[in-house]
Amino acid sequence: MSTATVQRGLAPASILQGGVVDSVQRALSQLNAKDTPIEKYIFLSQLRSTAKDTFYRLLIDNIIDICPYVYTPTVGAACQLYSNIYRKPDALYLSYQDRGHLAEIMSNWPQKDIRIAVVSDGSRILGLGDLGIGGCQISVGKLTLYVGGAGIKPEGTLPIILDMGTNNEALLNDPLYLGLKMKRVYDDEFMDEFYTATRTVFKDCLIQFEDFSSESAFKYLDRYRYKKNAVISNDGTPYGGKCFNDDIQGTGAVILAGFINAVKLASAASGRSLFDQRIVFFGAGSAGVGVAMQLVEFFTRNGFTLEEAKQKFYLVDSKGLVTDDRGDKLPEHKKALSRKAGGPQYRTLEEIVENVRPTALIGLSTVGGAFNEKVVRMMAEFKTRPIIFPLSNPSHLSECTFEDAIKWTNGKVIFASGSPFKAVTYNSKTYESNQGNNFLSFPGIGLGCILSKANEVNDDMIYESALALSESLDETESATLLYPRLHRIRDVSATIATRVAQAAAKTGVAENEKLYGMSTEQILEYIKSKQYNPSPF
Ligand SMILES: NC(=O)C1=CN([C@@H]2O[C@H](COP(=O)(O)OP(=O)(O)OC[C@H]3O[C@@H](n4cnc5c(N)ncnc54)[C@H](O)[C@@H]3O)[C@@H](O)[C@H]2O)C=CC1
Ligand SMILES: CC(=O)C(=O)O
Ligand SMILES: [Mg+2]
Repeated sequence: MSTATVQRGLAPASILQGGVVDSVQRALSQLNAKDTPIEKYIFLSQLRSTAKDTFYRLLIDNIIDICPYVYTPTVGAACQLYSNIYRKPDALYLSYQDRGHLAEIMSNWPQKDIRIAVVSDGSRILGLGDLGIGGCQISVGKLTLYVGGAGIKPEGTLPIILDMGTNNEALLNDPLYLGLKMKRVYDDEFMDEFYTATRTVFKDCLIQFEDFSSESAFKYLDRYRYKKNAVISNDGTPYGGKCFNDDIQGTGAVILAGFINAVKLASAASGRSLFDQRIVFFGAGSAGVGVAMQLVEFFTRNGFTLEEAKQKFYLVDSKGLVTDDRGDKLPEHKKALSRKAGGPQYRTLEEIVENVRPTALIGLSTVGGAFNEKVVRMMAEFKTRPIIFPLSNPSHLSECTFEDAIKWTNGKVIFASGSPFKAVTYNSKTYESNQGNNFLSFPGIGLGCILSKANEVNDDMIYESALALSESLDETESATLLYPRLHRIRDVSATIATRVAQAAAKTGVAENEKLYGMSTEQILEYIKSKQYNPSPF
């Protein structure tokens, strides 16, 4: 009996005989028929779980249009509504009540050859705060982009949510909330158990930490990132390395890439150089400090001493300019870039912009609209081409919109936002926006780590990923944009992955012996040959 005969009755004949075009076009038309972003999100989630090749073909071929429905801004609403829109599990759920048994539970997961896990504890989801286990949709969304944007095989990805309770009162009082109804616990032993269990059960797995509240984000990155700091598991095996924090390092890389290109554009207009930069960071959490530290590294690798580099940075948090003598106890992550005692104690952003006259204003504050008309107009008054990056997510928390930034600067702004904004036409000229989001960097970082079998994700690898991204613009992009257009993300991710793999080899952390004798072109070709390329039906 032929295969076609066997399959008869399982689907209409046109599907059995049909090609890629049919299933993808049908899915696209169904998607377009959904009215609201959250309905589109639900539709796409179901498509991913029932017809994965169709879903990923659809995503890859329409990434600019579909990304906002699987990622920011819609994923934010999906995390908030998770317990209401829940259909079936799509992430590994590890509860605090299951401590002592995490490895056993992980071994129940049907896929065994996991290469990348994205884990969140739900404590700081985008700029939306503590969303408890709703945060699992962030892990799912990031991995969807790993598959669509880097070509990692879906079977090798694992979204994880750690349920350590929640401090979100609305969730605790919601009868539909699916997570543990208890106040959040902060427990290093539980995290150690999670980390060692993952290392034990999924030996080749890279762990990406995502959307942990700042103190935990810095603490656990520091605790697990290096092999030399290894945690000792119950059987005495040291497990360290093979992890990175996306909000600190992925964001650092993507914004460094955008900053390098922004300074080029600004310098072409004003003649100012790196030397003239003064950068205000509005928001000093994991993302703000992560990006600032990555930029500091750029300055120190380009001829500045650490002290000279630090002088260029002004961190601002909810209490104003971060200084050594402000009168409050600074958390560890703010200390490195806190301004020295004896200087001015500015409280408001207006005051800071007026007095510092920054070349660049970077928002990672979660405060929508904070870059108001007065602030943005001042930036344009002081600088020929002000660099303004409102990077908070999702869209309604962006520190300003693209349209306002263009209008208030008369088109002079060099702009990047965390969530997408459409092109704007102003005074008969159309301006294309830039999305400065770590989704341009983490897929390439992860792919490079996986294929080089890196046992650590070190600073050189992250730094090289930023340079690779900044150099990846083609001639149609580099005159006006800061980043490559999104439809090229798979190629760009392969290029980033190549540089990451080379940095891993150079620093001796790549365990894939093959890489050591290969040229750049050969590594790129090898990486591209490994990319998942879905062909439904
Ligand atoms: N574009 C991108 O790729 C990324 C964007 N983000 C976004 O960045 C934002 C911040 O993330 P985290 O740093 O992890 O959060 P966080 O909560 O650790 O930090 C927020 C910071 O903003 C400050 N802040 C809050 N209200 C303020 C106010 N009224 N005035 C001045 N400062 C204020 C806080 O003091 C804190 O320093 C989130 O919206 C997140 O979605 C985060 C990672 C990547
Ligand atoms: C993009 C991202 O990682 C965030 O907003 O947290
Ligand atoms: Mg994040």
